[in-house]
Amino acid sequence: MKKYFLKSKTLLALNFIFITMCSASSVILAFILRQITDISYGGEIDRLKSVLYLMAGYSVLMGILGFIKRILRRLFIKNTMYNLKKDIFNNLISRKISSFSLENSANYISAINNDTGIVEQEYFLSLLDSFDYVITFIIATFAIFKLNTYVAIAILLSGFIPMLVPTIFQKELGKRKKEYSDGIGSFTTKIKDIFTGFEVIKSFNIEEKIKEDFQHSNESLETKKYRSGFFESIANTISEFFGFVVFFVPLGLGTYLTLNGQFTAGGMVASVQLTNYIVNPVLNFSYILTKIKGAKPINEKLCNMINESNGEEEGASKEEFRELIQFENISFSYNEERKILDNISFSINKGEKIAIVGKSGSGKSTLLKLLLRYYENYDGEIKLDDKSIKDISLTSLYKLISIIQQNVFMFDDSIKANVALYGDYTDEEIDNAIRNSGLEELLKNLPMGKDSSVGENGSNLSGGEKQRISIARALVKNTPIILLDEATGSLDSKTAYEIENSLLGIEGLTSIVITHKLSEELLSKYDKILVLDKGQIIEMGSFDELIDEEGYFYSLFNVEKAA
Ligand SMILES: Nc1ncnc2c1ncn2[C@@H]1O[C@H](COP(=O)(O)OP(=O)(O)OP(=O)(O)O)[C@@H](O)[C@H]1O
Repeated sequence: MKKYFLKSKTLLALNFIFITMCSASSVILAFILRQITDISYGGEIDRLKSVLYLMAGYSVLMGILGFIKRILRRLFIKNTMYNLKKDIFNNLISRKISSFSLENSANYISAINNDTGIVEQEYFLSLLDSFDYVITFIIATFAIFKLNTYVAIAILLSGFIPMLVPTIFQKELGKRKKEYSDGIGSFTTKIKDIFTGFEVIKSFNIEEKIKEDFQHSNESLETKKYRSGFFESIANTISEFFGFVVFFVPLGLGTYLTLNGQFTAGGMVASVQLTNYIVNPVLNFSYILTKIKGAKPINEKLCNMINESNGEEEGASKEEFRELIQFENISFSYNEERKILDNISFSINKGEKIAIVGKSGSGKSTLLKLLLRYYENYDGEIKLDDKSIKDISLTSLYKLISIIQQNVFMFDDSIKANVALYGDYTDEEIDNAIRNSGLEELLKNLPMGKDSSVGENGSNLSGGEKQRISIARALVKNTPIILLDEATGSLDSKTAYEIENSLLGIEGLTSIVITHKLSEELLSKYDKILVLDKGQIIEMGSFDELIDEEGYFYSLFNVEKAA
């Protein structure tokens, strides 16, 4: 985290300069007080006027310096927080899908919103404050030595006790802060789930249960916050107590010296003022040290997030797909419990159209996910033209392969933007994709056509319309390989047929299509049908071959036909 503190060097240096100027100016106040007191004790009325002018000038100077110091502090924090959030976000957005999905996305939201807020308050601002305190302490110490050596030594000796407090409480406080930060993560996850599932909650009448659930999380988070604050309060109270002790030691000694005639009344007043500038920084410094040390686990959490390798640039680039996709003896499990794919081998020539069929849960989608490198911990090898996909960078892999899925995420933007996905396409390319995905009918009924908004996550569109947008996205990308995962599931039979049929008609396009609709007309157009059961390919061949075999596919097909 230090790296971010030191990044805006010029602003940091300016902050240090103005902090030093403000601290030095504050200490001067003690000497003005000494002068005023001595004038009043000495009855020197003619010197009063010049001291009054001095005080007026001093007030104006302090006002100006204080203002500049505050603005510089805000500018510094603005730059530092911008850099920190940018790095966290950049790492998250460039992660591989497999590594991103390891955590709930609400935890990422919480890290960017809440954890950075904690780091801003407890680390960056505290570091600036600690510099302020150290400088004030040094200048005031120097000044009090000038006034009286005994008083100075007494303050310094007793002044370091409160500094021990943070060391005692650091570990416990850090633990509780981390607990609180993790709590915010779970709380954000809960709220996100509730609002995402709003319709289900309403239609299944489970509001009361959800309210109870929410209150439970709410209470648990507030308790964690209280516990973290409670420990902080104990640490602060102990620091404060020692602060008073420290304050009274030199005060007593100063009075004693004044009574013995070894100190002037003005010197006494000045030393009381200077004691403030020594005791308060020591007190605040110990308090701030507690905060800085307490923020350590959160700093580490964010640094780990930033430094985690996202693997994005692993692998070489591959510009084109020339001839073959090969799955060689692929076995895979999401976890130790169950094998999802079991020794799968097949190949697809460029331009071929492959259909994958099989019962729900047989591993069809998983097969496509492996081709997209969502997971890499499989046995066997998947190759694109003799090159293992693990050796191809994700950026170039996704320039060669696009996927159309059943669940489509929509950005709250126009239809056009959702099709182009911020890519650089001509209007003609976008219009072609819109036509081939069957979106034209929808656009005719919208006054703003393709510039109409789709709403939050496509709330203005039907399930089928969202699927057509997803198909248009893949078409406009114009990759040589397209994967369809149940992509026409929510379309009416006619539209589904038309879209699948038009994809099958694209010359040279290699497509792998997972389908549940066993339509003879469509399936007979595929070069090959893969039949999956319990993670294994149990049959493979053209539609006619599989029907002639009268095996598993034949019975699946007949069940569907009878339905
Ligand atoms: N992320 C995951 N973690 C653990 N298990 C998973 C995960 N994703 C899928 N599975 C399991 O792997 C098995 C195969 O899932 P997959 O989605 O590949 O099946 P499918 O044949 O595409 O099913 P469907 O036709 O219902 O979409 C299922 O039993 C599923 O529960």
